Amino acid sequence: MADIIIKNGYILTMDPSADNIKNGVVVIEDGRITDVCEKTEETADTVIDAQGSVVMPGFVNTHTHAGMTLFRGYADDLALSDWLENHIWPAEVELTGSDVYAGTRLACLEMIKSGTIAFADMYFFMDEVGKVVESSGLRAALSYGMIELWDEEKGKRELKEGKSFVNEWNGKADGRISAMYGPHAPNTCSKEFLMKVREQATEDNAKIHIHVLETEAELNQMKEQYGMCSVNMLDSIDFFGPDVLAAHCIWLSDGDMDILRNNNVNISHNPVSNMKLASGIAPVTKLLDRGANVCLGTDGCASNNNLGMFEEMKAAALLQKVDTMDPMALPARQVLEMATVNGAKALDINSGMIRKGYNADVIIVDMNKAHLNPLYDVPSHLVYSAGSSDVRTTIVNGKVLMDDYGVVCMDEQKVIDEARDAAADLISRVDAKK
Ligand SMILES: C[C@H]1O[C@@H](n2cnc3c(O)ncnc32)[C@H](O)[C@@H]1O
Ligand SMILES: [Zn+2]
Repeated sequence: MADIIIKNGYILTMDPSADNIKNGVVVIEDGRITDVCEKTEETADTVIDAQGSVVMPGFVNTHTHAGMTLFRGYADDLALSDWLENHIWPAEVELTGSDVYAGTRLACLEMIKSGTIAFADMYFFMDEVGKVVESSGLRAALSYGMIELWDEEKGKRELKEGKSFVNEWNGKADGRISAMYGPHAPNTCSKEFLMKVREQATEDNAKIHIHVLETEAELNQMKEQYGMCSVNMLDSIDFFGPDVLAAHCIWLSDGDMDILRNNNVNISHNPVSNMKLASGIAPVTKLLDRGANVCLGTDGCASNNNLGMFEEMKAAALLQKVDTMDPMALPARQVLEMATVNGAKALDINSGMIRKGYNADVIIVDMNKAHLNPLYDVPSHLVYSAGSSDVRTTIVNGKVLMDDYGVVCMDEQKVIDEARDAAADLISRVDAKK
């Protein structure tokens, strides 16, 4: 007997080797998809009727700072350097572990409700983040954000903290959690520090999550400091590889794109944050045309201001069209791949497709809504018309985390109340320091 059978749904497999099924069945056992077919004789403990819905792989949010939900709407409409240096960093000085715990719980709740099954996080108090991920049921690639600022002693402390997090958390929660090294960016960490991080990550067989060329200011700073851009500097120290997840990658030359592609670097595109902070437009279509693995991320809630991947997909598609002045650029199907298949590849998880043997990381999207009818093309609706609140059911590792709009893995109201209280307390401490 199987654990879960999902029947009567439109199965959007995202599997290049398998067709979608108009009225199909997905069978789940021991956390894995064991069958994807038109009909089954199998029985299961739980049978989900997905009539009028799309059954698809859940989203992979490849760049966020989950605990920053506490700063949602805190410092809007500012340029990145002003936003970060004069507002966010001074506020983050006041953060406690319990703040990050409350903020990350709120983030996980929001992600479960909006169909995200895995996320890559870079933040502080990462043990608290690990605990939240473990209890939430989600998957995550977590990294402690190391900001060295050319201070050798600080660098040693940061690397020690990053390493102890990797050693403690990599592979935890039955493999749902992987731990990465998180050097913040090439303009906040020295070349020498980044070399040490690269060496340590290789030694520990851990991946690396880093911001790269998010702003023109970073590009200029790097040129002044090293006579080359971030990508060339990182390449000169053999930093890149398929184990690197580089967020943003906006200010790239053609040569930089070749370097990223040739080194199989995973690129997390964050269009909403990039538009909000006016950081620029990443050359996504050029990267994809070169065969680079480009996935999608929301960035933190202080620069987005939510964690919804539907909105991110639509923004990605529209932004490339207007940037290239080509309405055919980044079509719906390709954006869906970025949000599912490519994200799973970046985090090295066996998810992102509805395929036999893959992780049972599945969402059910309710299409019986005014804004989703009539329905000619499923990818089109998912990218251009659907929203976070259309997700009915979220399943991760074969466990139902949200069942027909009801979150079952946490007390929704309690999570909201505790995050609101933590945020109010945090901001009053921040204000008292002003
Ligand atoms: C981990 C640190 O990273 C900071 N952060 C959040 N969003 C961004 C961004 O878009 N670019 C650079 N740094 C960012 C976060 O506040 C933490 O300090
Ligand atoms: Zn970021």
